[in-house]
Amino acid sequence: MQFTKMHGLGNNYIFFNLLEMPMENEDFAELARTVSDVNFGIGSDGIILMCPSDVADFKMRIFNEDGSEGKNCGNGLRCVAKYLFDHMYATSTNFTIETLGGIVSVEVEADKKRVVRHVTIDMGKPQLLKGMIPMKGDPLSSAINESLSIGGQIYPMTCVSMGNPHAILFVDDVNEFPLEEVGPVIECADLFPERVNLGIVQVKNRQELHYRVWERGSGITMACGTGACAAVVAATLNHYVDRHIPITVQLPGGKLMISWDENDHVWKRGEAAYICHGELAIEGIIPVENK
Ligand SMILES: N[C@@H](CCC[C@H](N)C(=O)O)C(=O)O
Repeated sequence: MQFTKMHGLGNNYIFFNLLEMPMENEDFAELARTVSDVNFGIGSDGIILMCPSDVADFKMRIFNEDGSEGKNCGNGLRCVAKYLFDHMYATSTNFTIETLGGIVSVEVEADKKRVVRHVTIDMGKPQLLKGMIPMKGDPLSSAINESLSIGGQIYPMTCVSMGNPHAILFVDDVNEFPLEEVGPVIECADLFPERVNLGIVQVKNRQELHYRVWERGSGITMACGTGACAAVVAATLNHYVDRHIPITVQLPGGKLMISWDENDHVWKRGEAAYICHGELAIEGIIPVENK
Protein backbone atom coordinates (compact mmCIF):
# COMPACT_ATOMS: atom_id res chain seq x y z
CA MET A 1 0.00 0.00 0.00
CA GLN A 2 1.58 3.26 -1.16
CA PHE A 3 1.72 6.26 1.16
CA THR A 4 2.99 9.83 1.11
CA LYS A 5 4.11 11.63 4.25
CA MET A 6 3.54 15.39 4.17
CA HIS A 7 3.45 18.27 6.61
CA GLY A 8 1.91 21.69 7.00
CA LEU A 9 4.20 23.61 9.37
CA GLY A 10 5.37 20.37 11.01
CA ASN A 11 1.82 19.04 11.55
CA ASN A 12 2.56 15.76 9.76
CA TYR A 13 0.28 13.08 8.39
CA ILE A 14 0.48 9.90 6.34
CA PHE A 15 -1.62 10.39 3.21
CA PHE A 16 -3.33 7.56 1.34
CA ASN A 17 -4.58 8.15 -2.18
CA LEU A 18 -7.94 6.34 -2.43
CA LEU A 19 -9.07 8.27 -5.51
CA GLU A 20 -8.66 5.31 -7.78
CA MET A 21 -9.68 2.62 -5.28
CA PRO A 22 -12.55 4.07 -3.22
CA MET A 23 -12.99 2.46 0.23
CA GLU A 24 -15.37 3.62 2.92
CA ASN A 25 -15.59 0.93 5.56
CA GLU A 26 -12.05 -0.24 6.27
CA ASP A 27 -10.60 -0.05 9.78
CA PHE A 28 -8.95 3.32 9.23
CA ALA A 29 -8.86 3.96 13.00
CA GLU A 30 -6.56 0.97 13.47
CA LEU A 31 -4.49 1.97 10.44
CA ALA A 32 -4.06 5.46 11.95
CA ARG A 33 -2.96 4.11 15.34
CA THR A 34 -0.47 1.71 13.77
CA VAL A 35 1.22 3.94 11.20
CA SER A 36 1.30 6.95 13.57
CA ASP A 37 3.36 5.02 16.12
CA VAL A 38 6.93 6.30 15.90
CA ASN A 39 8.50 3.03 17.07
CA PHE A 40 6.42 0.38 15.32
CA GLY A 41 4.98 2.46 12.47
CA ILE A 42 6.07 5.47 10.45
CA GLY A 43 5.41 8.14 13.05
CA SER A 44 2.85 10.91 12.44
CA ASP A 45 0.07 13.03 13.93
CA GLY A 46 -2.44 10.78 12.14
CA ILE A 47 -3.55 9.71 8.66
CA ILE A 48 -5.41 11.49 5.89
CA LEU A 49 -7.41 9.82 3.13
CA MET A 50 -7.92 11.45 -0.26
CA CYS A 51 -11.18 10.10 -1.71
CA PRO A 52 -13.68 10.78 -4.49
CA SER A 53 -16.65 12.98 -3.57
CA ASP A 54 -20.24 13.15 -4.79
CA VAL A 55 -20.69 16.77 -3.72
CA ALA A 56 -17.28 18.42 -4.25
CA ASP A 57 -14.25 17.90 -6.51
CA PHE A 58 -12.51 15.73 -3.89
CA LYS A 59 -13.03 14.48 -0.33
CA MET A 60 -10.63 14.38 2.64
CA ARG A 61 -10.95 12.28 5.82
CA ILE A 62 -8.61 12.72 8.78
CA PHE A 63 -7.92 10.25 11.60
CA ASN A 64 -5.91 11.41 14.60
CA GLU A 65 -2.99 9.48 16.10
CA ASP A 66 -5.38 7.73 18.56
CA GLY A 67 -7.66 6.58 15.72
CA SER A 68 -10.47 9.11 16.37
CA GLU A 69 -11.85 10.83 13.27
CA GLY A 70 -11.60 14.62 13.06
CA LYS A 71 -14.11 16.65 11.08
CA ASN A 72 -11.56 18.93 9.46
CA CYS A 73 -7.82 19.55 9.29
CA GLY A 74 -6.54 22.94 8.17
CA ASN A 75 -2.92 21.86 7.69
CA GLY A 76 -3.98 18.58 6.09
CA LEU A 77 -6.17 20.45 3.59
CA ARG A 78 -3.18 22.44 2.30
CA CYS A 79 -1.21 19.21 1.87
CA VAL A 80 -4.12 17.52 0.09
CA ALA A 81 -4.52 20.53 -2.23
CA LYS A 82 -0.80 20.47 -3.06
CA TYR A 83 -0.81 16.70 -3.69
CA LEU A 84 -3.91 16.86 -5.91
CA PHE A 85 -2.51 19.68 -8.03
CA ASP A 86 1.08 18.39 -8.19
CA HIS A 87 -0.19 14.94 -9.22
CA MET A 88 -2.53 16.42 -11.86
CA TYR A 89 -5.76 15.23 -10.22
CA ALA A 90 -6.76 18.91 -9.99
CA THR A 91 -6.40 20.67 -13.32
CA SER A 92 -7.45 24.12 -12.15
CA THR A 93 -5.82 26.20 -9.38
CA ASN A 94 -9.24 26.56 -7.68
CA PHE A 95 -11.18 23.52 -6.53
CA THR A 96 -13.34 22.21 -3.68
CA ILE A 97 -12.73 19.56 -1.01
CA GLU A 98 -15.44 17.88 1.06
CA THR A 99 -14.70 17.31 4.76
CA LEU A 100 -16.96 16.02 7.55
CA GLY A 101 -17.11 19.67 8.67
CA GLY A 102 -18.35 20.94 5.27
CA ILE A 103 -17.06 21.77 1.79
CA VAL A 104 -14.09 24.13 1.55
CA SER A 105 -12.70 26.03 -1.46
CA VAL A 106 -8.96 26.04 -2.05
CA GLU A 107 -6.65 28.04 -4.27
CA VAL A 108 -3.13 26.77 -4.94
CA GLU A 109 -0.16 28.95 -5.91
CA ALA A 110 2.20 27.02 -8.18
CA ASP A 111 5.71 27.99 -9.28
CA LYS A 112 7.03 27.95 -12.87
CA LYS A 113 7.53 24.17 -12.67
CA ARG A 114 3.86 23.77 -11.62
CA VAL A 115 4.84 22.82 -8.06
CA VAL A 116 2.60 24.18 -5.31
CA ARG A 117 4.26 26.15 -2.50
CA HIS A 118 1.35 28.00 -0.87
CA VAL A 119 -2.33 27.27 -0.53
CA THR A 120 -5.16 29.62 0.47
CA ILE A 121 -8.34 28.09 1.86
CA ASP A 122 -11.78 29.48 2.56
CA MET A 123 -12.30 27.63 5.86
CA GLY A 124 -15.95 28.66 6.07
CA LYS A 125 -17.86 30.27 8.93
CA PRO A 126 -16.88 29.82 12.57
CA GLN A 127 -19.59 28.34 14.82
CA LEU A 128 -19.89 29.89 18.27
CA LEU A 129 -23.04 28.34 19.72
CA LYS A 130 -22.39 25.84 22.52
CA GLY A 131 -24.70 23.36 20.82
CA MET A 132 -22.49 23.50 17.72
CA ILE A 133 -19.07 23.23 19.46
CA PRO A 134 -20.39 20.93 21.09
CA MET A 135 -20.19 21.77 24.80
CA LYS A 136 -22.53 21.55 27.77
CA GLY A 137 -24.70 24.54 28.69
CA ASP A 138 -27.44 26.47 26.89
CA PRO A 139 -27.01 25.25 23.28
CA LEU A 140 -28.03 28.68 21.94
CA SER A 141 -25.49 30.64 23.99
CA SER A 142 -21.76 31.00 23.31
CA ALA A 143 -18.63 30.88 25.48
CA ILE A 144 -16.69 34.11 24.96
CA ASN A 145 -14.18 34.69 27.72
CA GLU A 146 -16.39 32.53 29.94
CA SER A 147 -14.92 31.31 33.24
CA LEU A 148 -15.07 27.53 32.93
CA SER A 149 -14.35 25.28 35.87
CA ILE A 150 -12.29 22.25 34.82
CA GLY A 151 -10.30 19.94 37.09
CA GLY A 152 -10.62 22.31 40.06
CA GLN A 153 -9.25 25.30 38.09
CA ILE A 154 -11.04 28.23 36.48
CA TYR A 155 -10.10 28.96 32.86
CA PRO A 156 -11.45 32.01 30.97
CA MET A 157 -12.17 30.33 27.64
CA THR A 158 -13.52 31.27 24.26
CA CYS A 159 -14.89 28.26 22.35
CA VAL A 160 -15.07 28.14 18.57
CA SER A 161 -15.82 25.36 16.10
CA MET A 162 -14.11 25.45 12.71
CA GLY A 163 -15.62 22.05 11.94
CA ASN A 164 -13.43 20.86 14.83
CA PRO A 165 -14.05 22.07 18.40
CA HIS A 166 -11.47 24.48 19.84
CA ALA A 167 -11.19 25.94 23.34
CA ILE A 168 -8.99 29.05 23.27
CA LEU A 169 -7.18 30.37 26.34
CA PHE A 170 -5.23 33.66 26.30
CA VAL A 171 -1.98 33.47 28.26
CA ASP A 172 0.96 35.81 28.97
CA ASP A 173 3.59 33.49 27.50
CA VAL A 174 2.80 30.42 25.38
CA ASN A 175 6.23 28.92 26.11
CA GLU A 176 5.78 29.08 29.90
CA PHE A 177 2.30 27.49 29.91
CA PRO A 178 2.25 23.80 31.05
CA LEU A 179 0.39 22.59 27.94
CA GLU A 180 1.38 18.93 28.41
CA GLU A 181 -0.30 18.93 31.85
CA VAL A 182 -3.36 21.08 31.19
CA GLY A 183 -3.99 19.86 27.60
CA PRO A 184 -5.22 16.33 28.38
CA VAL A 185 -7.35 17.56 31.31
CA ILE A 186 -9.21 20.08 29.15
CA GLU A 187 -9.37 17.77 26.11
CA CYS A 188 -11.28 15.17 28.15
CA ALA A 189 -13.33 17.46 30.44
CA ASP A 190 -17.02 16.46 30.84
CA LEU A 191 -17.94 19.90 29.53
CA PHE A 192 -16.95 18.77 26.01
CA PRO A 193 -18.88 15.58 25.09
CA GLU A 194 -16.80 15.04 21.92
CA ARG A 195 -13.56 16.20 23.61
CA VAL A 196 -11.86 19.40 22.45
CA ASN A 197 -8.63 20.85 21.03
CA LEU A 198 -6.95 23.29 23.43
CA GLY A 199 -5.23 26.33 21.92
CA ILE A 200 -3.20 28.76 23.99
CA VAL A 201 -2.68 32.21 22.55
CA GLN A 202 -0.30 35.05 23.37
CA VAL A 203 -1.21 38.39 21.82
CA LYS A 204 2.01 39.97 20.46
CA ASN A 205 0.28 42.99 18.91
CA ARG A 206 -2.89 43.79 16.94
CA GLN A 207 -1.57 41.95 13.87
CA GLU A 208 0.25 38.99 15.42
CA LEU A 209 -0.64 36.09 17.70
CA HIS A 210 1.55 33.30 19.03
CA TYR A 211 -0.25 29.98 19.33
CA ARG A 212 0.44 26.49 20.67
CA VAL A 213 -1.93 23.57 20.64
CA TRP A 214 -2.86 20.38 22.42
CA GLU A 215 -4.81 18.47 19.78
CA ARG A 216 -7.69 16.16 20.50
CA GLY A 217 -6.48 12.67 19.64
CA SER A 218 -2.86 13.63 18.92
CA GLY A 219 -1.53 15.69 21.86
CA ILE A 220 0.98 18.50 21.29
CA THR A 221 1.62 19.11 17.59
CA MET A 222 3.73 21.71 15.79
CA ALA A 223 0.69 23.43 14.30
CA CYS A 224 -3.08 23.24 13.89
CA GLY A 225 -4.74 25.05 10.99
CA THR A 226 -8.33 24.97 12.22
CA GLY A 227 -6.99 25.94 15.67
CA ALA A 228 -5.13 28.96 14.28
CA CYS A 229 -8.39 30.10 12.60
CA ALA A 230 -10.23 29.62 15.91
CA ALA A 231 -7.50 31.66 17.66
CA VAL A 232 -8.04 34.61 15.29
CA VAL A 233 -11.83 34.44 15.75
CA ALA A 234 -11.41 34.28 19.55
CA ALA A 235 -8.88 37.16 19.54
CA THR A 236 -11.30 39.26 17.46
CA LEU A 237 -14.25 38.51 19.77
CA ASN A 238 -12.08 39.49 22.77
CA HIS A 239 -11.05 42.75 21.03
CA TYR A 240 -7.32 41.89 20.84
CA VAL A 241 -7.28 42.19 17.03
CA ASP A 242 -9.50 43.83 14.43
CA ARG A 243 -11.90 42.07 12.09
CA HIS A 244 -11.03 41.97 8.33
CA ILE A 245 -7.31 42.64 8.93
CA PRO A 246 -4.97 39.72 8.04
CA ILE A 247 -3.39 38.35 11.22
CA THR A 248 -0.07 36.51 11.36
CA VAL A 249 -0.31 33.46 13.58
CA GLN A 250 3.10 32.18 14.68
CA LEU A 251 3.02 28.48 15.54
CA PRO A 252 5.96 26.29 16.67
CA GLY A 253 6.20 24.95 13.06
CA GLY A 254 5.90 28.26 11.18
CA LYS A 255 3.47 31.02 10.22
CA LEU A 256 -0.06 31.20 8.87
CA MET A 257 -1.87 34.30 7.56
CA ILE A 258 -5.50 34.35 8.63
CA SER A 259 -8.35 36.77 8.13
CA TRP A 260 -12.02 36.74 9.12
CA ASP A 261 -13.92 38.56 6.38
CA GLU A 262 -17.09 40.65 6.19
CA ASN A 263 -19.06 37.61 4.93
CA ASP A 264 -18.15 35.75 8.14
CA HIS A 265 -15.71 33.43 6.32
CA VAL A 266 -12.24 32.65 7.71
CA TRP A 267 -9.38 32.53 5.18
CA LYS A 268 -6.06 30.81 5.79
CA ARG A 269 -2.86 30.93 3.71
CA GLY A 270 0.25 28.84 4.33
CA GLU A 271 2.76 26.31 3.05
CA ALA A 272 2.61 22.55 2.55
CA ALA A 273 5.47 20.15 1.82
CA TYR A 274 6.36 16.52 1.10
CA ILE A 275 8.48 14.47 3.50
CA CYS A 276 8.64 11.13 1.68
CA HIS A 277 6.78 8.59 -0.42
CA GLY A 278 6.88 4.89 0.38
CA GLU A 279 5.25 1.52 0.66
CA LEU A 280 3.67 0.26 3.86
CA ALA A 281 5.14 -3.06 4.92
CA ILE A 282 3.93 -3.45 8.50
CA GLU A 283 3.15 -7.05 9.44
CA GLY A 284 -0.28 -7.39 10.97
CA ILE A 285 -1.73 -4.62 8.84
CA ILE A 286 -3.55 -6.04 5.86
CA PRO A 287 -3.07 -3.66 2.98
CA VAL A 288 -6.61 -2.44 2.48
CA GLU A 289 -6.60 -3.07 -1.28
CA ASN A 290 -5.98 -6.81 -0.62
CA LYS A 291 -8.70 -7.25 2.01
N1 LIG B 1 -4.22 19.39 12.96
C1 LIG B 1 -5.48 19.66 12.41
C2 LIG B 1 -6.71 19.22 13.16
C3 LIG B 1 -6.79 17.70 13.29
C4 LIG B 1 -8.06 17.18 13.96
C5 LIG B 1 -8.18 17.56 15.42
N2 LIG B 1 -7.15 16.98 16.23
C6 LIG B 1 -9.58 17.13 15.94
O1 LIG B 1 -9.77 15.94 16.23
O2 LIG B 1 -10.44 17.98 16.08
C7 LIG B 1 -5.57 21.03 11.77
O3 LIG B 1 -4.56 21.46 11.19
O4 LIG B 1 -6.65 21.64 11.74
